[in-house]
Amino acid sequence: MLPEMSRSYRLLLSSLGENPERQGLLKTPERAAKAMLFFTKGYDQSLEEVLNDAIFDEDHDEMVVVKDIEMFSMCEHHLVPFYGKVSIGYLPCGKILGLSKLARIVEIYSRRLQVQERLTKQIAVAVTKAVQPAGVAVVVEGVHMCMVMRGVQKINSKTVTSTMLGVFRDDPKTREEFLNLVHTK
Ligand SMILES: Nc1nc2c(ncn2[C@@H]2O[C@H](COP(=O)(O)OP(=O)(O)OP(=O)(O)O)[C@@H](O)[C@H]2O)c(=O)[nH]1
Ligand SMILES: [Zn+2]
Repeated sequence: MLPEMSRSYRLLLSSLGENPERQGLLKTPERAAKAMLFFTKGYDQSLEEVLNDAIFDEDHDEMVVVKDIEMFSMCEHHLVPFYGKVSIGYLPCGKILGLSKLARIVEIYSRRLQVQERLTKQIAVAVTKAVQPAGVAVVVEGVHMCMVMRGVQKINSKTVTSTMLGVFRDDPKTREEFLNLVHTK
């Protein structure tokens, strides 16, 4: 993939009117291709391999929340970054997940071309698949460079999306508890 992508970036440099042969740009196509492959490395990861069996039987039926997980993704409409933070809560039902795996799930789905709504849902569905909890809640707060550096140029705008599944959808008290935990500093 790297050689083909490098050739594309070389063409892009020429299209910009740049000289891809000048010293500073000689290695840029390959560097840019490597960077793009890093930004989209989630395509090569599967939920199963990332979970690595870090699922434990545990009789814990209180909410688990990991909040403010940093996220960097790529807007599929403009191929520019959006970034922010993700908070995940779930109510275990006999099984708990290794804590780092919640952040790894964020990596799988953020490191690819995305829209924030789909990212939010995919994270929630993955946690459901992993531990079949009584419910999952995901809140994503994102800054979209396509709205900051170009387009409407609203530098302070933030986009908030959420997915609530199971008890978080059905029971307002559970949802409220999660949102309170997410919003306390
Ligand atoms: N729903 C959603 N929209 C997004 C996301 N990222 C970017 N967009 C929007 O995708 C839309 C694409 O709209 P178009 O009118 O086709 O493209 P555009 O002319 O570049 O739009 P502007 O950004 O308004 O200049 C824009 O409204 C973007 O704000 C996202 O994660 N979710
Ligand atoms: Zn965009």
